[in-house]
Amino acid sequence: MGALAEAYKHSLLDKQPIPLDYGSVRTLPESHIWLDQSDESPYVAYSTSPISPPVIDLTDPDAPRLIIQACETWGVFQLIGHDIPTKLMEDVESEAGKLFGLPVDQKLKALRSPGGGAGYGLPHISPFFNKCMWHEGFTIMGSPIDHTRQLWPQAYQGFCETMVDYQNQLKALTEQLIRIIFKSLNINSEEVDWLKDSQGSSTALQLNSYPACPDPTRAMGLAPHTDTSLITILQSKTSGLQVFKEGAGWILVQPIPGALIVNVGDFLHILSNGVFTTVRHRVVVTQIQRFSAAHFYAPPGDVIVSPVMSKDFGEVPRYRSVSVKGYVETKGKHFEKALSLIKK
Ligand SMILES: C=C1C[C@]23C[C@H]1CC[C@H]2[C@@]12CCC[C@@](C)(C(=O)O1)[C@H]2[C@@H]3C(=O)O
Ligand SMILES: O=C(O)CCC(=O)C(=O)O
Ligand SMILES: [Fe+2]
Repeated sequence: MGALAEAYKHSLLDKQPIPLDYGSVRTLPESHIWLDQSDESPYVAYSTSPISPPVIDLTDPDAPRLIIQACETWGVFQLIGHDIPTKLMEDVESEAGKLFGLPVDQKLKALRSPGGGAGYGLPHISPFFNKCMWHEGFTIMGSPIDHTRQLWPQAYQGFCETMVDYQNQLKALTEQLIRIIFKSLNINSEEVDWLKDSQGSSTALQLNSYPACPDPTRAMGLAPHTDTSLITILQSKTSGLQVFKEGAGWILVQPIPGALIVNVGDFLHILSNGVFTTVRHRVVVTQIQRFSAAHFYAPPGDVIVSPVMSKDFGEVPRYRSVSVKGYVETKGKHFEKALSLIKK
């Protein structure tokens, strides 16, 4: 759990709206219509894009080099050859489906409390936008038991076992990727206490549901953002995620069956002195419901993140050193401006 539990705690609490009863809505309400604002229009890139983020096989001996290259050029890649069992990935999706399939009043029993990190609700970044997203989410930080029990008195055990297993396995996979990446940054993983004993690291598992939408071209599934993480690992069987690529615009990511989508978050961007891209991304919706599960990983709250200095990453720091806790707080207050606020 850790520092991420504090994310967006200070964002305008009283403006946090509650998810709609999507099943009963036949036309898109005014509150959910996102005006076509130039490149912010969700539908510029509905179709398959001519270019797409790289696909990397973790068992390829060349994987480390390809990962570094992808972190620089795209900030996102699809990972195959990982050892997360297909069955577990499928179970996560079907358990998420069961949760979001519950009647609304039941889901509202697990509503995130104002300023709370975990539970059911709209995206944490909602207060920064004047329109609502076509979305419902369930955030797990630490043990999911308390919230799940409120929501599902009889059948929470299977859900919890699946999610805890997935959290543990994704945490281990994230740490494997961090070790690979740290090598290229000339950081000796053996000397990084929080990686050796990852107890204090902050993780969160975010289950996302984008309900079937009656008017997809005017709705927004998840507004553009960068992740408040070192690394995020996402699974989804279907497309909807778009990543912003400088010079190319919004690119739709077409998920490869069994692959995980890995993206660089703000902390890795800072650590790499801005060389690795913290990729801006958003989600478009369709007439079919879509699920995804995102696993966020950040160092413990009191860790100081400073840009590494080297020939490859630059000899002048582009960012000030920040504590994980401090940056999470800045992001929660200033959202998209957070990175520029810590620029040197
Ligand atoms: C650990 C995290 C990271 C959070 C906040 C907190 C829990 C849930 C994450 C998300 C998930 C949905 C998009 C996002 C932008 C949101 O609204 O909530 C993410 C945010 C971030 O990456 O900043
Ligand atoms: O649903 C997706 O594909 C992306 C979700 C996402 O960006 C997030 O949870 O931070
Ligand atoms: Fe994200």
